[in-house]
Amino acid sequence: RLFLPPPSATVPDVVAERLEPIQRKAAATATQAPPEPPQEMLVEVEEDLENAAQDYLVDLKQEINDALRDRNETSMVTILNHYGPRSEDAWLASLLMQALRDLLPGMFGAELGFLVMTMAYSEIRAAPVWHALADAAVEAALLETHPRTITEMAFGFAWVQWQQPDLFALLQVAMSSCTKTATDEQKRVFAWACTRVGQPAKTFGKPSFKVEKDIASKLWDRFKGLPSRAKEVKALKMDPVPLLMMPEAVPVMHCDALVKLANDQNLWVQSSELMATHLGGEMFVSARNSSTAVLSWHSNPSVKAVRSWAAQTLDVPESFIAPLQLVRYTEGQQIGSHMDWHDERDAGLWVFGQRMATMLVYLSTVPKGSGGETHFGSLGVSVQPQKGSAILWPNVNDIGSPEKRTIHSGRPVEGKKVKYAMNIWIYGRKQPDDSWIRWPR
Ligand SMILES: O=C(O)CCC(=O)C(=O)O
Ligand SMILES: [Fe+2]
Repeated sequence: RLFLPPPSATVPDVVAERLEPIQRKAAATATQAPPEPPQEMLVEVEEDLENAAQDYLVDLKQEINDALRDRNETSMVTILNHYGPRSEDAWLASLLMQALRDLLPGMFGAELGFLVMTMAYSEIRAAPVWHALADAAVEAALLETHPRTITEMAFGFAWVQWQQPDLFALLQVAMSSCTKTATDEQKRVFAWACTRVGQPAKTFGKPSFKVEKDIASKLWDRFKGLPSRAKEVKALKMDPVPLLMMPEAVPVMHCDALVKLANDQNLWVQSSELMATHLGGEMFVSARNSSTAVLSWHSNPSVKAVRSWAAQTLDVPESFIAPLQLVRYTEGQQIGSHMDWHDERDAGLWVFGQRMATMLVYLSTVPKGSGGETHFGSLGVSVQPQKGSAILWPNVNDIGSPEKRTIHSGRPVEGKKVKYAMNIWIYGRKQPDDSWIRWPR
Protein backbone atom coordinates (compact mmCIF):
# COMPACT_ATOMS: atom_id res chain seq x y z
CA ARG A 1 0.00 0.00 0.00
CA LEU A 2 1.43 3.29 -1.04
CA PHE A 3 -1.21 5.40 0.64
CA LEU A 4 -2.35 5.34 4.23
CA PRO A 5 -6.15 5.24 4.69
CA PRO A 6 -7.54 8.62 5.86
CA PRO A 7 -8.24 8.88 9.58
CA SER A 8 -11.93 8.21 10.36
CA ALA A 9 -13.70 11.47 11.18
CA THR A 10 -14.65 11.81 14.80
CA VAL A 11 -17.40 14.31 15.49
CA PRO A 12 -18.18 15.48 19.01
CA ASP A 13 -21.45 13.91 20.27
CA VAL A 14 -23.35 17.17 20.77
CA VAL A 15 -22.72 18.25 17.19
CA ALA A 16 -23.65 14.79 15.86
CA GLU A 17 -26.94 14.91 17.71
CA ARG A 18 -27.91 18.21 16.11
CA LEU A 19 -26.68 17.13 12.71
CA GLU A 20 -28.61 13.88 12.55
CA PRO A 21 -32.14 15.14 11.69
CA ILE A 22 -30.74 17.43 9.00
CA GLN A 23 -28.79 14.57 7.37
CA ARG A 24 -31.86 12.34 7.49
CA LYS A 25 -33.96 14.93 5.72
CA ALA A 26 -31.29 15.54 3.08
CA ALA A 27 -30.99 11.82 2.34
CA ALA A 28 -34.74 11.50 1.93
CA THR A 29 -35.12 14.37 -0.57
CA ALA A 30 -32.05 13.27 -2.58
CA THR A 31 -33.76 10.09 -3.77
CA GLN A 32 -36.92 11.95 -4.65
CA ALA A 33 -37.45 12.74 -8.38
CA PRO A 34 -38.33 16.36 -9.19
CA PRO A 35 -42.05 16.92 -9.41
CA GLU A 36 -43.54 16.16 -12.87
CA PRO A 37 -45.24 19.09 -14.55
CA PRO A 38 -48.83 18.34 -15.48
CA GLN A 39 -48.93 16.58 -18.90
CA GLU A 40 -51.21 19.12 -20.63
CA MET A 41 -48.78 21.95 -19.90
CA LEU A 42 -45.86 20.23 -21.73
CA VAL A 43 -47.91 19.63 -24.85
CA GLU A 44 -48.92 23.29 -24.87
CA VAL A 45 -45.32 24.52 -24.72
CA GLU A 46 -44.24 22.21 -27.55
CA GLU A 47 -47.14 23.30 -29.68
CA ASP A 48 -46.30 26.94 -29.06
CA LEU A 49 -42.69 26.40 -30.18
CA GLU A 50 -43.77 24.53 -33.27
CA ASN A 51 -46.27 27.23 -34.17
CA ALA A 52 -43.65 29.92 -33.70
CA ALA A 53 -41.21 28.07 -35.99
CA GLN A 54 -43.95 27.61 -38.60
CA ASP A 55 -44.81 31.32 -38.43
CA TYR A 56 -41.15 32.15 -38.81
CA LEU A 57 -40.89 29.88 -41.84
CA VAL A 58 -43.95 31.42 -43.47
CA ASP A 59 -42.53 34.92 -42.93
CA LEU A 60 -39.13 33.88 -44.26
CA LYS A 61 -40.62 32.38 -47.41
CA GLN A 62 -42.65 35.54 -47.95
CA GLU A 63 -39.52 37.69 -47.58
CA ILE A 64 -37.57 35.53 -50.02
CA ASN A 65 -40.42 35.65 -52.51
CA ASP A 66 -40.66 39.44 -52.26
CA ALA A 67 -36.93 39.87 -52.76
CA LEU A 68 -37.00 37.51 -55.76
CA ARG A 69 -39.97 39.26 -57.36
CA ASP A 70 -38.38 42.71 -57.04
CA ARG A 71 -34.87 41.44 -57.80
CA ASN A 72 -33.91 43.28 -54.65
CA GLU A 73 -30.29 42.30 -54.18
CA THR A 74 -29.72 44.20 -50.95
CA SER A 75 -32.76 42.70 -49.29
CA MET A 76 -31.88 39.20 -50.48
CA VAL A 77 -28.30 39.40 -49.28
CA THR A 78 -29.54 40.70 -45.91
CA ILE A 79 -31.92 37.74 -45.55
CA LEU A 80 -29.25 35.26 -46.57
CA ASN A 81 -26.68 36.71 -44.21
CA HIS A 82 -29.14 36.58 -41.32
CA TYR A 83 -30.27 33.01 -41.91
CA GLY A 84 -27.21 31.69 -43.70
CA PRO A 85 -25.08 28.84 -42.40
CA ARG A 86 -22.64 31.35 -40.94
CA SER A 87 -25.30 32.89 -38.71
CA GLU A 88 -24.99 32.46 -34.95
CA ASP A 89 -27.97 30.17 -34.56
CA ALA A 90 -27.81 26.84 -36.35
CA TRP A 91 -31.58 26.57 -36.37
CA LEU A 92 -31.86 29.74 -38.46
CA ALA A 93 -29.74 28.02 -41.09
CA SER A 94 -31.93 24.93 -41.01
CA LEU A 95 -34.96 27.18 -41.37
CA LEU A 96 -33.40 28.73 -44.50
CA MET A 97 -32.72 25.26 -45.88
CA GLN A 98 -36.34 24.28 -45.24
CA ALA A 99 -37.62 27.46 -46.89
CA LEU A 100 -35.49 26.83 -49.98
CA ARG A 101 -36.59 23.20 -50.24
CA ASP A 102 -40.19 24.41 -50.26
CA LEU A 103 -39.59 27.27 -52.69
CA LEU A 104 -37.15 25.80 -55.23
CA PRO A 105 -39.61 23.57 -57.12
CA GLY A 106 -41.84 26.56 -57.90
CA MET A 107 -39.07 28.88 -59.04
CA PHE A 108 -38.67 30.11 -62.59
CA GLY A 109 -35.26 30.22 -64.23
CA ALA A 110 -34.87 33.98 -63.77
CA GLU A 111 -35.65 33.77 -60.06
CA LEU A 112 -33.33 30.85 -59.62
CA GLY A 113 -30.50 32.61 -61.44
CA PHE A 114 -30.86 35.63 -59.20
CA LEU A 115 -31.00 33.44 -56.09
CA VAL A 116 -27.86 31.54 -57.09
CA MET A 117 -26.02 34.80 -57.68
CA THR A 118 -27.04 36.37 -54.39
CA MET A 119 -26.15 33.13 -52.57
CA ALA A 120 -22.68 33.50 -54.04
CA TYR A 121 -22.50 37.17 -52.96
CA SER A 122 -23.41 36.14 -49.41
CA GLU A 123 -20.51 33.68 -49.46
CA ILE A 124 -22.79 30.83 -48.46
CA ARG A 125 -20.67 27.78 -49.03
CA ALA A 126 -22.65 25.12 -47.17
CA ALA A 127 -22.81 22.07 -49.43
CA PRO A 128 -26.47 21.07 -48.88
CA VAL A 129 -27.68 24.46 -50.12
CA TRP A 130 -25.62 24.24 -53.30
CA HIS A 131 -26.68 20.67 -53.87
CA ALA A 132 -30.32 21.71 -53.77
CA LEU A 133 -29.62 24.70 -56.01
CA ALA A 134 -27.65 22.63 -58.52
CA ASP A 135 -30.44 20.09 -58.81
CA ALA A 136 -32.94 22.87 -59.45
CA ALA A 137 -30.58 24.60 -61.90
CA VAL A 138 -30.06 21.43 -63.93
CA GLU A 139 -33.82 21.24 -64.44
CA ALA A 140 -34.14 24.95 -65.17
CA ALA A 141 -31.24 24.89 -67.65
CA LEU A 142 -33.12 22.36 -69.77
CA LEU A 143 -35.94 24.86 -70.26
CA GLU A 144 -34.15 28.15 -69.92
CA THR A 145 -32.94 30.17 -72.89
CA HIS A 146 -32.39 33.50 -71.23
CA PRO A 147 -28.68 34.35 -71.36
CA ARG A 148 -28.71 36.52 -68.25
CA THR A 149 -30.20 33.72 -66.14
CA ILE A 150 -27.74 31.16 -67.44
CA THR A 151 -24.89 33.57 -66.85
CA GLU A 152 -25.98 34.31 -63.29
CA MET A 153 -26.21 30.62 -62.52
CA ALA A 154 -22.80 29.89 -64.00
CA PHE A 155 -21.33 32.85 -62.14
CA GLY A 156 -22.75 31.74 -58.78
CA PHE A 157 -21.69 28.13 -59.07
CA ALA A 158 -18.22 29.10 -60.29
CA TRP A 159 -17.82 31.63 -57.47
CA VAL A 160 -18.25 28.92 -54.83
CA GLN A 161 -16.34 26.43 -57.01
CA TRP A 162 -19.30 24.06 -57.32
CA GLN A 163 -17.80 21.80 -59.96
CA GLN A 164 -20.66 19.52 -60.85
CA PRO A 165 -19.85 18.33 -64.41
CA ASP A 166 -23.45 17.67 -65.54
CA LEU A 167 -24.45 21.10 -64.30
CA PHE A 168 -21.84 22.98 -66.33
CA ALA A 169 -22.33 20.73 -69.36
CA LEU A 170 -26.03 21.59 -69.33
CA LEU A 171 -25.43 25.29 -68.75
CA GLN A 172 -23.12 25.26 -71.78
CA VAL A 173 -25.78 23.61 -73.93
CA ALA A 174 -28.31 26.17 -72.73
CA MET A 175 -25.92 29.05 -73.44
CA SER A 176 -25.02 27.82 -76.92
CA SER A 177 -28.69 27.99 -77.84
CA CYS A 178 -28.92 31.67 -76.99
CA THR A 179 -25.52 33.19 -77.82
CA LYS A 180 -27.20 35.45 -80.39
CA THR A 181 -29.15 37.34 -77.74
CA ALA A 182 -26.39 37.34 -75.10
CA THR A 183 -24.54 40.60 -74.47
CA ASP A 184 -20.77 40.72 -74.80
CA GLU A 185 -20.45 41.01 -71.02
CA GLN A 186 -22.71 38.00 -70.41
CA LYS A 187 -20.60 35.90 -72.78
CA ARG A 188 -17.41 36.93 -71.04
CA VAL A 189 -18.81 36.24 -67.57
CA PHE A 190 -20.10 32.86 -68.72
CA ALA A 191 -16.75 31.93 -70.27
CA TRP A 192 -14.98 33.09 -67.10
CA ALA A 193 -17.22 30.85 -64.97
CA CYS A 194 -16.62 27.77 -67.11
CA THR A 195 -12.85 28.33 -67.14
CA ARG A 196 -12.82 28.86 -63.38
CA VAL A 197 -14.39 25.48 -62.66
CA GLY A 198 -12.04 23.79 -65.12
CA GLN A 199 -14.63 23.21 -67.85
CA PRO A 200 -13.79 25.82 -70.52
CA ALA A 201 -16.68 26.46 -72.89
CA LYS A 202 -15.78 25.25 -76.38
CA THR A 203 -18.12 27.78 -78.01
CA PHE A 204 -15.92 30.65 -76.85
CA GLY A 205 -12.44 29.30 -77.52
CA LYS A 206 -9.58 30.95 -75.62
CA PRO A 207 -9.52 34.46 -74.20
CA SER A 208 -7.14 36.93 -75.80
CA PHE A 209 -4.16 37.90 -73.65
CA LYS A 210 -3.44 40.84 -75.92
CA VAL A 211 -4.67 44.40 -75.83
CA GLU A 212 -6.33 45.82 -78.93
CA LYS A 213 -3.68 47.28 -81.23
CA ASP A 214 -5.18 50.79 -81.44
CA ILE A 215 -5.54 51.08 -77.69
CA ALA A 216 -1.98 49.87 -77.10
CA SER A 217 -0.42 52.20 -79.65
CA LYS A 218 -2.36 55.20 -78.29
CA LEU A 219 -1.06 54.34 -74.81
CA TRP A 220 2.51 54.16 -76.08
CA ASP A 221 2.17 57.55 -77.75
CA ARG A 222 0.97 58.94 -74.45
CA PHE A 223 3.92 57.45 -72.56
CA LYS A 224 6.40 58.78 -75.12
CA GLY A 225 4.89 62.26 -75.14
CA LEU A 226 4.32 62.80 -71.41
CA PRO A 227 7.79 64.01 -70.30
CA SER A 228 7.82 66.85 -72.86
CA ARG A 229 4.16 67.75 -72.25
CA ALA A 230 4.29 67.92 -68.46
CA LYS A 231 7.34 69.15 -66.58
CA GLU A 232 6.41 67.12 -63.48
CA VAL A 233 7.01 63.91 -65.45
CA LYS A 234 10.58 62.60 -65.69
CA ALA A 235 11.78 59.87 -68.04
CA LEU A 236 13.82 57.26 -66.17
CA LYS A 237 14.06 55.40 -69.46
CA MET A 238 12.67 55.96 -72.96
CA ASP A 239 14.39 53.23 -74.93
CA PRO A 240 13.53 50.48 -75.52
CA VAL A 241 10.54 50.95 -73.19
CA PRO A 242 9.28 54.09 -71.45
CA LEU A 243 9.58 54.07 -67.65
CA LEU A 244 8.40 57.37 -66.18
CA MET A 245 8.59 58.99 -62.78
CA MET A 246 6.29 61.59 -61.22
CA PRO A 247 7.73 62.98 -57.96
CA GLU A 248 5.16 64.13 -55.39
CA ALA A 249 2.29 63.04 -57.64
CA VAL A 250 -0.13 62.04 -54.88
CA PRO A 251 -0.54 64.42 -51.88
CA VAL A 252 0.61 62.98 -48.55
CA MET A 253 -2.92 63.45 -47.18
CA HIS A 254 -4.27 60.94 -49.71
CA CYS A 255 -1.38 58.50 -49.11
CA ASP A 256 -2.19 58.40 -45.40
CA ALA A 257 -5.96 58.21 -45.98
CA LEU A 258 -5.58 55.19 -48.27
CA VAL A 259 -3.46 53.25 -45.77
CA LYS A 260 -5.91 54.21 -43.03
CA LEU A 261 -8.83 52.96 -45.12
CA ALA A 262 -7.15 49.56 -45.54
CA ASN A 263 -6.34 49.41 -41.80
CA ASP A 264 -9.77 50.51 -40.61
CA GLN A 265 -11.59 48.06 -42.86
CA ASN A 266 -9.24 45.18 -42.01
CA LEU A 267 -8.46 44.63 -45.65
CA TRP A 268 -4.91 43.33 -45.40
CA VAL A 269 -4.35 39.79 -46.61
CA GLN A 270 -0.99 38.10 -46.17
CA SER A 271 0.11 36.88 -49.59
CA SER A 272 2.73 34.22 -49.35
CA GLU A 273 2.56 32.90 -52.84
CA LEU A 274 4.51 31.59 -55.73
CA MET A 275 3.34 33.24 -58.93
CA ALA A 276 3.78 31.34 -62.17
CA THR A 277 3.11 33.14 -65.43
CA HIS A 278 2.90 31.29 -68.73
CA LEU A 279 3.48 32.86 -72.12
CA GLY A 280 3.98 30.93 -75.34
CA GLY A 281 5.57 27.90 -73.69
CA GLU A 282 7.74 29.97 -71.37
CA MET A 283 7.10 30.07 -67.64
CA PHE A 284 8.10 32.82 -65.25
CA VAL A 285 8.04 32.11 -61.54
CA SER A 286 8.35 34.61 -58.75
CA ALA A 287 7.60 34.72 -55.04
CA ARG A 288 6.02 37.37 -52.85
CA ASN A 289 5.54 37.43 -49.09
CA SER A 290 4.03 40.87 -48.57
CA SER A 291 0.44 41.76 -47.66
CA THR A 292 -2.12 43.24 -50.03
CA ALA A 293 -5.38 45.14 -49.63
CA VAL A 294 -7.89 45.74 -52.42
CA LEU A 295 -9.82 49.02 -52.21
CA SER A 296 -13.22 48.60 -53.83
CA TRP A 297 -14.45 51.76 -52.11
CA HIS A 298 -14.81 53.86 -55.23
CA SER A 299 -16.73 56.53 -53.34
CA ASN A 300 -13.94 57.23 -50.83
CA PRO A 301 -12.61 60.76 -51.64
CA SER A 302 -8.96 59.66 -51.78
CA VAL A 303 -9.75 56.62 -53.93
CA LYS A 304 -11.79 58.84 -56.21
CA ALA A 305 -9.07 61.46 -56.47
CA VAL A 306 -6.38 58.90 -57.27
CA ARG A 307 -8.47 57.10 -59.89
CA SER A 308 -9.31 60.29 -61.68
CA TRP A 309 -5.69 61.50 -61.57
CA ALA A 310 -4.48 58.17 -63.00
CA ALA A 311 -7.04 58.21 -65.81
CA GLN A 312 -6.12 61.78 -66.77
CA THR A 313 -2.39 61.11 -66.65
CA LEU A 314 -2.56 58.23 -69.11
CA ASP A 315 -5.58 59.60 -70.97
CA VAL A 316 -7.68 56.45 -70.50
CA PRO A 317 -11.29 56.09 -69.31
CA GLU A 318 -11.58 55.59 -65.55
CA SER A 319 -13.53 52.40 -66.23
CA PHE A 320 -10.27 50.81 -67.48
CA ILE A 321 -8.78 51.02 -63.97
CA ALA A 322 -8.99 48.00 -61.62
CA PRO A 323 -9.81 48.51 -57.93
CA LEU A 324 -6.70 50.00 -56.32
CA GLN A 325 -4.40 47.49 -54.65
CA LEU A 326 -2.24 48.44 -51.70
CA VAL A 327 0.91 46.49 -50.84
CA ARG A 328 2.68 46.39 -47.49
CA TYR A 329 6.18 45.06 -46.82
CA THR A 330 7.72 44.68 -43.40
CA GLU A 331 11.30 43.65 -42.61
CA GLY A 332 12.61 41.03 -45.04
CA GLN A 333 9.52 41.06 -47.25
CA GLN A 334 9.77 41.43 -51.02
CA ILE A 335 8.37 40.51 -54.39
CA GLY A 336 10.46 38.57 -56.89
CA SER A 337 10.97 39.47 -60.58
CA HIS A 338 7.73 39.39 -62.53
CA MET A 339 5.68 41.06 -65.22
CA ASP A 340 2.30 42.51 -64.27
CA TRP A 341 0.33 40.95 -67.12
CA HIS A 342 -2.03 38.02 -66.56
CA ASP A 343 -1.06 34.47 -67.36
CA GLU A 344 -2.41 33.37 -70.75
CA ARG A 345 -4.41 30.65 -68.94
CA ASP A 346 -5.93 33.01 -66.39
CA ALA A 347 -9.76 32.86 -66.32
CA GLY A 348 -9.73 36.57 -65.40
CA LEU A 349 -8.67 37.47 -68.98
CA TRP A 350 -12.27 36.81 -70.03
CA VAL A 351 -13.72 39.57 -67.90
CA PHE A 352 -10.85 41.96 -67.17
CA GLY A 353 -8.75 41.64 -70.29
CA GLN A 354 -5.02 42.33 -69.94
CA ARG A 355 -3.24 44.77 -67.62
CA MET A 356 -1.77 47.15 -70.14
CA ALA A 357 0.00 49.59 -67.82
CA THR A 358 1.00 49.98 -64.18
CA MET A 359 1.22 53.11 -62.08
CA LEU A 360 2.97 52.36 -58.81
CA VAL A 361 2.56 55.00 -56.10
CA TYR A 362 4.71 54.87 -52.97
CA LEU A 363 2.71 55.51 -49.82
CA SER A 364 5.71 55.60 -47.49
CA THR A 365 9.37 56.55 -47.79
CA VAL A 366 12.06 53.92 -47.46
CA PRO A 367 15.43 55.69 -46.99
CA LYS A 368 18.42 54.75 -49.11
CA GLY A 369 20.22 51.80 -47.57
CA SER A 370 17.03 50.26 -46.15
CA GLY A 371 16.15 48.24 -49.27
CA GLY A 372 12.64 48.26 -50.72
CA GLU A 373 13.63 49.59 -54.16
CA THR A 374 11.59 48.69 -57.20
CA HIS A 375 14.15 47.18 -59.52
CA PHE A 376 13.80 46.86 -63.28
CA GLY A 377 16.32 44.15 -64.11
CA SER A 378 16.35 44.36 -67.87
CA LEU A 379 16.18 48.19 -68.00
CA GLY A 380 18.86 48.56 -65.28
CA VAL A 381 16.84 51.04 -63.20
CA SER A 382 16.21 51.02 -59.43
CA VAL A 383 13.76 53.36 -57.73
CA GLN A 384 13.84 54.22 -54.02
CA PRO A 385 10.31 54.57 -52.53
CA GLN A 386 9.48 58.20 -51.81
CA LYS A 387 6.08 58.88 -50.23
CA GLY A 388 3.68 60.33 -52.80
CA SER A 389 5.83 59.75 -55.86
CA ALA A 390 4.78 57.46 -58.69
CA ILE A 391 6.44 55.43 -61.40
CA LEU A 392 4.63 54.22 -64.48
CA TRP A 393 5.29 51.84 -67.34
CA PRO A 394 3.48 49.82 -70.02
CA ASN A 395 3.01 46.05 -69.65
CA VAL A 396 2.30 45.49 -73.32
CA ASN A 397 4.27 46.59 -76.36
CA ASP A 398 2.98 49.14 -78.87
CA ILE A 399 0.97 46.50 -80.73
CA GLY A 400 -0.62 45.09 -77.56
CA SER A 401 1.38 41.93 -76.85
CA PRO A 402 2.71 41.23 -73.35
CA GLU A 403 5.93 43.16 -72.75
CA LYS A 404 8.81 41.30 -71.11
CA ARG A 405 11.24 44.19 -70.83
CA THR A 406 9.37 45.84 -67.96
CA ILE A 407 10.14 42.86 -65.72
CA HIS A 408 10.55 44.18 -62.16
CA SER A 409 10.89 43.22 -58.51
CA GLY A 410 10.48 44.83 -55.09
CA ARG A 411 13.71 44.40 -53.14
CA PRO A 412 13.55 43.14 -49.54
CA VAL A 413 12.91 45.83 -46.94
CA GLU A 414 15.67 45.99 -44.35
CA GLY A 415 15.38 47.13 -40.72
CA LYS A 416 12.26 48.41 -39.04
CA LYS A 417 10.90 50.41 -42.00
CA VAL A 418 7.47 49.54 -43.43
CA LYS A 419 7.06 50.01 -47.17
CA TYR A 420 3.60 50.87 -48.44
CA ALA A 421 2.86 51.10 -52.15
CA MET A 422 -0.19 51.12 -54.37
CA ASN A 423 -0.70 49.37 -57.69
CA ILE A 424 -2.95 51.19 -60.13
CA TRP A 425 -3.55 48.72 -62.89
CA ILE A 426 -4.82 50.05 -66.19
CA TYR A 427 -6.53 47.40 -68.28
CA GLY A 428 -7.00 47.41 -72.05
CA ARG A 429 -10.78 47.49 -71.77
CA LYS A 430 -13.68 48.58 -69.59
CA GLN A 431 -13.77 46.65 -66.32
CA PRO A 432 -16.97 44.76 -65.38
CA ASP A 433 -19.48 46.82 -63.50
CA ASP A 434 -19.05 46.26 -59.75
CA SER A 435 -22.72 46.96 -59.16
CA TRP A 436 -23.65 43.76 -60.96
CA ILE A 437 -20.92 41.40 -59.83
CA ARG A 438 -18.27 41.71 -57.16
CA TRP A 439 -15.27 40.08 -58.71
CA PRO A 440 -12.65 38.02 -56.94
CA ARG A 441 -9.18 39.44 -57.62
O1 LIG B 1 6.58 47.04 -54.40
C1 LIG B 1 7.17 47.22 -55.46
O2 LIG B 1 8.16 47.94 -55.54
C2 LIG B 1 6.67 46.52 -56.68
C3 LIG B 1 5.31 45.91 -56.49
C4 LIG B 1 4.88 45.13 -57.68
O3 LIG B 1 5.56 45.02 -58.64
C5 LIG B 1 3.57 44.46 -57.69
O4 LIG B 1 2.88 44.45 -56.68
O5 LIG B 1 3.20 43.92 -58.77
FE1 LIG C 1 4.53 44.30 -60.35
